[in-house]
Amino acid sequence: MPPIATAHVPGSKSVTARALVIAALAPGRTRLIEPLVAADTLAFAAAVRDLGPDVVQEPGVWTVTGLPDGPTGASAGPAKLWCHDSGTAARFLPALAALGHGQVVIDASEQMRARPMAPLLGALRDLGVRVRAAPGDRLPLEIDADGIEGGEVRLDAGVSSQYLTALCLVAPATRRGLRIRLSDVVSVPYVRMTLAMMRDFGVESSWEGDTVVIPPGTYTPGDYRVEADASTASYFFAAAALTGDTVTVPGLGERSHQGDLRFATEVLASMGCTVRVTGDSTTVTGPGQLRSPGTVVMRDISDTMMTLAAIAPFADAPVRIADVANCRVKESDRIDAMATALTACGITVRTGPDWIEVHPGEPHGARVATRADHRIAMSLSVTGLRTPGIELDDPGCVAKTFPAFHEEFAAVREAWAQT
Ligand SMILES: O=C(O)C1=C[C@@H](OP(=O)(O)O)[C@@H](O)[C@H](O)C1
Ligand SMILES: C=C(OP(=O)(O)O)C(=O)O
Repeated sequence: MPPIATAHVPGSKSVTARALVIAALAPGRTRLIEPLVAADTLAFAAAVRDLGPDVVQEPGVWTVTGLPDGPTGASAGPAKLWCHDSGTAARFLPALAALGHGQVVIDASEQMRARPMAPLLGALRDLGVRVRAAPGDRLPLEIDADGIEGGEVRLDAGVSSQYLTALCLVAPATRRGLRIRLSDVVSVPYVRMTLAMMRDFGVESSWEGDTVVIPPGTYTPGDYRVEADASTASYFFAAAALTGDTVTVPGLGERSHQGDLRFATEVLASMGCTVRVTGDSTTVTGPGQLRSPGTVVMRDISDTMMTLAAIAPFADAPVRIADVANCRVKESDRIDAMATALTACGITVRTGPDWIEVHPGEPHGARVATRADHRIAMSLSVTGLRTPGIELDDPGCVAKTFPAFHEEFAAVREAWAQT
């Protein structure tokens, strides 16, 4: 029996963010059970509160009281919203703010100010929303909110699905609903998550071909349990894959809305791991020797590109990760960040505009640059399991989505050592 550890992974960032927007628009009280408490979602919750809805944060439960005058009453007033480093906040909040009335200023960290917003702002303008933004249509921005009439709008979500999710979440609260015509879209499972969560709160939609249709409607408030974060879980699953041990993540099971669970069920399984998903948990056991999966197309699950790159040196042949162009415009240029860090550890890495190829090798220790990107830090921590001397320049950047990451990672290692 291989050593077994349980990893306590916090709530999904993406589910928490969507639930906050939905709850803000649902007339009445919504309780989010086990939401993610981390820099991104704390900033998000504070911004929602700044727009009017009440958000009370207690351990394990956030209670949101939606706007009493219903979904069209997101009364903004002169408000200043701060998104910190969060793409979900920076993309979802302009749409939410536009439903209200009055002036709203939205800003974020330097890192987030550098990330693209233009397709979303263009779509909002096409819908009649008055938005002024910094050069290049970046943050900070200013909205003169006066509700959204709705109707048909075109959108290019080829750089980020978050633009599409933003429009979908607010669509029921527009006067005519939205018919969104897509020219491109990435990270499709995140859009499926959005529509599934909208259905969980009583709003139906349709997505056929290039067109998403959402009629006007009202979200039903209620209690909502936030599942464990599948992207965060990927570091613990990858750790088991490297050590040959077993890890179970509770709160992440077969009813998950998160596409990133496919990192375990498809990618790690194809590398020789044993993966078991039950009603409410996922368990991964690593093999003796990791097999290369060859080329993996990660367009749908690109937040786990770095997790795969981090364990790729230990596979039995090169690993090529394809169709991940938008990884270059996230918290960092993630293709370059992983290539630079692994190269510093003596691994051969090749890259292209939308791909990265990692060759087998025995990495050596080095001080590596996280580029203030939580996922680079967490991924390289996994490499460090088999590589003494990997030192992160900024271990604290994990606070974006998992402030206690290093403690939990150490606890899992300890559990394995003791069994
Ligand atoms: O909608 C969401 O919650 C997210 C969508 C994805 O972004 P892109 O659509 O920009 O790839 C993902 O990378 C991000 O961490 C969360
Ligand atoms: C890209 C990410 O986050 P966001 O876009 O929400 O900042 C992430 O968490 O990897």
